[in-house]
Amino acid sequence: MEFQDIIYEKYDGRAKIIINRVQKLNAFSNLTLQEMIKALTDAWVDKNVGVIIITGAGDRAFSVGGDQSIRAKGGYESEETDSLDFPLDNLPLPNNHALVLQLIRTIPKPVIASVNGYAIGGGHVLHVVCDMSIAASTAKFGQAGPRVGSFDAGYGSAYLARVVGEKKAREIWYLCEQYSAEDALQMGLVNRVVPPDKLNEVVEEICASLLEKSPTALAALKASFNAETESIWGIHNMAGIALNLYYDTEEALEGKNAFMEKRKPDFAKYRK
Ligand SMILES: CC(C)(COP(=O)(O)OP(=O)(O)OC[C@H]1O[C@@H](n2cnc3c(N)ncnc32)[C@H](O)[C@@H]1OP(=O)(O)O)[C@@H](O)C(=O)NCCC(=O)NCCSC(=O)c1cc(O)c2ccccc2c1O
Repeated sequence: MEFQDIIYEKYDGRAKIIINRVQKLNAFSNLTLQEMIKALTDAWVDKNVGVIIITGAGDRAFSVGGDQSIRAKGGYESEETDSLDFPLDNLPLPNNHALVLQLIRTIPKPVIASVNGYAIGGGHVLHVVCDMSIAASTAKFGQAGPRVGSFDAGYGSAYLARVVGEKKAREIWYLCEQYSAEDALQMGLVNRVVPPDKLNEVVEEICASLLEKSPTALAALKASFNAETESIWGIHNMAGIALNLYYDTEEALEGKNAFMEKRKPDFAKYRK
């Protein structure tokens, strides 16, 4: 399979998706997400694959979310994706992001986030919905939405609250601060923190352990863990509609423009 924005590898029972936009700290575009959907679907149906790893290229970032440089009034611009032969190429970015999240949750195989640097915004949500997150000690975690004129009022907030608790989830979203890997471990946001040069090795060991286990037992457990939070998919879809409408507003644009112009946003006039 040929991809432009991701590297997709399969070896020894593993499928590995590497988000490969190093120059943008692995921020994703529509194409990146569509390629991830294609790779995740392939990993789902391939009987040789028992575990999936998601990581970022380079040593600075896992992913920093939506690519702000291609965001305009009305949402994210699409690239030409004909070469991908993809039936969903007209979907807006929040819909593609939602499909990636729901695929990660639905695939009846463990999905491991190997967090090698910044996991920010929609990139943070990607690791939150993975079955396990293993972090380099240099990784940084956080949401950015209210700072840059965006929000994930579905899995990114409601499911995050299940993981770290209501108060912490609200703090993470409202204040848009960054958290260290040790902070993340303490709040139950990641499973393990390891030195950066050991990240790959530890993730490989965890994959080896998972591959020794009964795949049907793992699949049933994953479905069971998902069951209680499955209703969040409904609110996630509603939130996607709200986000697409919000991206059409001057308020949302002020957040994006301020980030790109490296200045503080001025949201004062939008208070209600
Ligand atoms: C990630 C940072 C905290 C890093 O800060 P640092 O100071 O280390 O580095 P710089 O700020 O100088 O960044 C280096 C370089 O990278 C560019 N860059 C960083 N982030 C992005 C980005 N998201 N898109 C494009 N480019 C990015 C930056 O401009 C610099 O370029 P230079 O050319 O100047 O060198 C910090 O960069 C940061 O806070 N980044 C913003 C993160 C962000 O806003 N992410 C998007 C949030 S919204 C989102 O992800 C999102 C997507 C969805 O699809 C959703 C779907 C449904 C619901 C919600 C969604 C959602 O919220």
